[in-house]
Parts: sequence; C-alpha cells; structure tokens
Amino acid sequence: MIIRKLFKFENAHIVRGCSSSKCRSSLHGHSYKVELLFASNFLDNGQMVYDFGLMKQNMKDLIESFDHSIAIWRDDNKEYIDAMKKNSARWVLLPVSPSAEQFSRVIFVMIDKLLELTTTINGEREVKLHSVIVHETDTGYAQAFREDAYSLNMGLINLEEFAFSEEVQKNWRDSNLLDKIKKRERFINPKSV
Ligand SMILES: Nc1nc2c(c(=O)[nH]1)N=C([C@H](O)[C@H](O)COP(=O)(O)OP(=O)(O)OP(=O)(O)O)CN2
Repeated sequence: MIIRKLFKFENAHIVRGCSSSKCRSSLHGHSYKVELLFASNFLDNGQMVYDFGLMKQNMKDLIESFDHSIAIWRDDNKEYIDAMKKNSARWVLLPVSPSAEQFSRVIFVMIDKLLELTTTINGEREVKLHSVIVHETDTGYAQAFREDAYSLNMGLINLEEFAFSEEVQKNWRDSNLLDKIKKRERFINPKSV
C-alpha cells in the first residue's frame, strides 16, 4: 500500500543553464507542493502504514526549511550567492541546482535518511519512502524514486554539502536536526503527537 502526505512551501530560486530564459536569468518564486509517498505491506497498531501526524514533526521541519527561503546552488556565481545570503535571512545552499527535479531528489534523500534513523514505536513495519513529488507550478512537477535520488548520473546529493541559514535552523523543533542526521544519530518517534 502507498500513502501520501502533502506539504507546501514558498521558495525563490534561479535555475542556471535551463532553456527557459525567465527561469535561468531572473530570481523568481514558486508555491511548491511536495508529496511524500510511503509504502509498506503492513499496518501499525492504528491500522495505518505510518501516522500522518508523525510526519508533521522532524520531516515537516526539514521540508519547511525551504519555506520563505532562497534555494541557492553552491556552484552559482559567488557574487550572486553572497548577495542572496546578505539580503535574505532564510536560505538553503545545495550541492545541486534547485530545479523541480533536483528538489525532489534533495527532499527524497533528506527524508529517507531521517526515516532510516527513526525508531518507530507503534508497530510500524518495513515503511519505505517510495517517492517524492515536487509540484513547482500547477502544471509542472518532478517525481523522484529511490534510483533517481541516489543516481550519480544526476549528481551526488550529499547531506554534508547542505547548508541551512541560522534563521532556518532556529525554526526546527530540534536545532541539531541536520547534524544529528549527518552523524547518523537515532531518533525515536514520540508516543503521542
Ligand atoms: N523540467 C523542468 N522544467 C522547468 C523547470 C523545472 O524545474 N524543471 N523550471 C522552470 C521554471 O522554474 C519556471 O518558473 C516554471 O516554468 P513553467 O512551467 O514554464 O511555468 P509557467 O507558470 O509559465 O507554466 P504554464 O504552464 O505556462 O502556466 C522552467 N522549466
């Protein structure tokens, strides 16, 4: 069975090198919709694959990092990167360019790592992240499956190379969220949410 949970955020970016001129040369924003799809052949004590409420903790915080922030590709030109960081309190620096495709891969890797490190306590079994869909507009979206997220053909997504501004980190329930994931520390799901 597959379940899906929708998240939303507002984000600004430039996607260098693409064919659409307005997209590659002007800073612009989108109201993103992100769908996380989880799969399991089992149900938990509440007869659910994975309680949607549990997704609104650290998973939501990771996705909300992009809300009202600027997604910056670390290989963009230094002048642009410095200007974005100087003028926006909320920014996320990524090892890949922020196209819908790369956003779906980035979010896949973040959520997948978090899920892998999470001890579930309500009978959840073999819950896997199936795919991540990122709707950039009402008419265009990208869907990353596991093989896409970890495909070297599309560029390595290494969490070590992510940087979140202080203002972004301040809004995480757990201010060490990313460091804990990087250090592969374990998370235990709350009993009640
Ligand atoms: N495959 C992709 N193509 C494009 C991406 C992308 O991430 N992946 N991104 C863009 C731009 O960010 C652009 O702002 C969105 O482009 P577009 O879909 O053309 O947006 P519109 O709102 O103009 O779409 P309409 O369907 O015409 O309303 C470009 N391409």
